[in-house]
Amino acid sequence: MSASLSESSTGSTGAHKPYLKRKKSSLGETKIAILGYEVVGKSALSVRFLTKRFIGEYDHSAECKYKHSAIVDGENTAFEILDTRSLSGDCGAREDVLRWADGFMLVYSVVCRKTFEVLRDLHKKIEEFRRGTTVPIVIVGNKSDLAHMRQVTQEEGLKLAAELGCPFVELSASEDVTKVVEAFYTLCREIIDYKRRSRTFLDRVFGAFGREKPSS
Ligand SMILES: Nc1nc2c(ncn2[C@@H]2O[C@H](COP(=O)(O)OP(=O)(O)OP(=O)(O)O)[C@@H](O)[C@H]2O)c(=O)[nH]1
Repeated sequence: MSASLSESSTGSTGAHKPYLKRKKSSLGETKIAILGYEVVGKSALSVRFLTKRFIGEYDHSAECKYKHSAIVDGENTAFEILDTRSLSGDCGAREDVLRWADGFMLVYSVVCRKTFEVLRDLHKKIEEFRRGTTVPIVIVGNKSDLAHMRQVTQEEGLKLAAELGCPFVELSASEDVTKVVEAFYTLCREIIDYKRRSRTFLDRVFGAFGREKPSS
């Protein structure tokens, strides 16, 4: 398993210019954007997955893109992970991000109800942008270690995820690396399934036209 933190490209800190190009990824490549309100733990989750460490404080001024490779279900998988920065409550959902990613991790903090409440609109924005297609998404409730400050119950998280048709993981980036890995792998599996289904569909629709007729 290897992680590269060197490729942390950043958009400008102020107004973000679109800098992410949509390039179709292969089955073994997985492009994940981490979206969510300010301070929910987006950076903590990415860094925990990449390095297995919880650092505590992160640079909030920059958006970072990381590369990482791991074996998921026996297959070598190249992850690209975009740790977005939420500006003016946009949860990092800029157009270039929505176009670029294969799948999205929608993160809220269980100690802040507002961060949970924005997720329904965020989900709608993604689906509308991707023209009503089912986009691979995982919902993550972070900071479960802060039980005494909890404002969102696990049942509420499960209910929202069921309503939106997404897998759900509640975890603590600071205390549970296994669940953090599980959340990323779950999204990776959703993305691979989605790509396989799209290919099968395209094969059915266009396959016959693409094939040469056998010569008689
Ligand atoms: N107790 C606890 N604190 C956490 C956890 N995850 C993140 N934090 C803390 O929450 C704060 C925000 O974490 P970040 O990872 O910077 O959050 P972010 O969503 O990337 O923040 P922005 O980039 O500003 O939107 C930091 O002080 C982290 O140490 C967690 O699981 N438990």
